[in-house]
Amino acid sequence: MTRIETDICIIGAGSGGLSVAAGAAQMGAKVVLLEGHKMGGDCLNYGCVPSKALLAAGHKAHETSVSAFGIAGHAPEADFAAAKDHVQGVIETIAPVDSQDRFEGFGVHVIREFGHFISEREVQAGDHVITARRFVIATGSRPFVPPIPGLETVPHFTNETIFDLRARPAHLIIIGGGPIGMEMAQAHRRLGSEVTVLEGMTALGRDDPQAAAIVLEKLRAEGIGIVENAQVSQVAGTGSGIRVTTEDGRGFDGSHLLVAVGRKLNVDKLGLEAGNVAHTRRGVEVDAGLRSTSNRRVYAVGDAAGGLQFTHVAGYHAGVIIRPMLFGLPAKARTDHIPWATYTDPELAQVGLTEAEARERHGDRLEVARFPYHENDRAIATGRTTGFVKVMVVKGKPVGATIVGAQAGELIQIWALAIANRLKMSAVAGMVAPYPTLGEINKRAAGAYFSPRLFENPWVKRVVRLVQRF
Ligand SMILES: Cc1cc2nc3c(=O)[nH]c(=O)nc-3n(C[C@H](O)[C@H](O)[C@H](O)COP(=O)(O)OP(=O)(O)OC[C@H]3O[C@@H](n4cnc5c(N)ncnc54)[C@H](O)[C@@H]3O)c2cc1C
Ligand SMILES: NC(=O)c1ccc[n+]([C@@H]2O[C@H](COP(=O)([O-])OP(=O)(O)OC[C@H]3O[C@@H](n4cnc5c(N)ncnc54)[C@H](O)[C@@H]3O)[C@@H](O)[C@H]2O)c1
Repeated sequence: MTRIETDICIIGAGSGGLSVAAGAAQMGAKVVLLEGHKMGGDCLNYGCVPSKALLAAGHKAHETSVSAFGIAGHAPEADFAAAKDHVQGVIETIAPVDSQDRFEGFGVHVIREFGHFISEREVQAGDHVITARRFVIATGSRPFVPPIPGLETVPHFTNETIFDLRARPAHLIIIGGGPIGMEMAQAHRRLGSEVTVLEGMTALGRDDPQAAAIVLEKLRAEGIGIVENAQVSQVAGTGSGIRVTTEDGRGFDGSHLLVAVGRKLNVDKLGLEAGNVAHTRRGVEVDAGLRSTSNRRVYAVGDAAGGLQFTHVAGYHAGVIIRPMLFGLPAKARTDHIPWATYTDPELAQVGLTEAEARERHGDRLEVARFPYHENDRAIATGRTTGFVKVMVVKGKPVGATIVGAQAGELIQIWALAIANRLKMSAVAGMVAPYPTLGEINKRAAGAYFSPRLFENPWVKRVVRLVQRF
């Protein structure tokens, strides 16, 4: 057994752990980084990166098939295995950024073993016992596979295996209509599969319903079957495929099955009892600074911290904990300014409060400013007129924004900036945006907030009439 003493021991080399390691080591801390599986974690290997790469292949197929602007579309010859080569190629291109070599170059001691606490200040990983001043739990999550009768005997995919499938599924049934289910549904449909999504409640149910409805309408128009209120209660193999049955007795037949019903946090095999780290099924119990409430040497970041499950959140968490760990400065994690996007076509993006949340929290003080894509000149010129932006405003400041439409994930960023820095609507309205860009949609939404104040205000008219006399 080798004993190692270090300043910081990070468990997990995914989005969160790597961000902590890179920052801490480059600022002079001694860092040990444990990774039991693949460097880069979920995002690089089974999550964001492969899903966006597969969506890009689907997008190309779709664009090829559409007739527009005087250019005739034609049926694409989609080579499914080649699309998967593209997915692997993208992973391999990005992988060096997350690699053991790169982190060793920063001076990080990388150990390729799973770690678990053996005491409040010791973690064991293979033959190593690491004693550290501080520990960071960055162990992420894995697909939750629910105990649906039959599922244990019927072959099925999760996000950890679907990207290895090289033969196009004839009919993919997806259990779960969250972001994973919807992104994978559109990618597969556009690459030539029949797709049925079975959602127990409401598809894209965490998002604004008006915005989600626009995405669902487009997906259905592309031929994806989306069945809501369809809680799957049984799965069985048929001679040639699978049959999925819902609680109300409806049956759905397909050739392949993808389970996308949420995540299970990787905290169960961490020896958290031995480490005196309080936790629940929802993650490590942390205070506002992401520090364990029971063992003050321990921090948690990313999915393991039990909040929003996004790569940029894991990266943000890393920045939050580096302040106290390296400089002894206080820091608190905010959630009100965190954006997210679902990369279907059209994209769906949110930051801060949805309209319903803002109404509940702020009541009559809430004003909602809107602007539709179909009044934006660039959207008209490029045929991307579906969608809208709406901004939830309280006392002149945005508290949330929803965008559905082309490049919503890019367009939401200005509202993320505004909310993070508590800017007023006037900051966005006063910005000069290049013409013609989709980004003008945001400026026009801010303008829509001020329009009634300027154009329907009798005082403004009186002042203008008065000034005109001189
Ligand atoms: C299909 C899919 C698509 C997604 N798309 C997006 C997207 O577009 N945008 C976005 O922001 N987010 C997306 N996400 C979410 C994103 O991938 C996660 O939120 C993010 O990866 C979380 O980072 P993390 O560092 O907490 O965990 P992870 O990236 O999961 O990393 C945890 C690492 O810890 C390792 N580990 C676990 N236990 C131990 C142990 N005991 N010892 C040592 N190592 C251990 C694991 O092997 C893993 O490498 C997607 C997720 C999925 C599944
Ligand atoms: N673009 C992105 O940023 C992106 C993309 C994919 C995933 N993610 C992250 O990964 C997380 C997990 O995504 P997800 O889609 O797996 O989970 P999710 O929890 O968002 O959605 C799962 C859906 O499955 C449904 N469900 C559960 N059990 C069911 C059953 N038996 N039958 C039918 N439906 C059932 C739920 O009602 C829910 O709507 C997301 O919350 C998100 O944080 C992000």
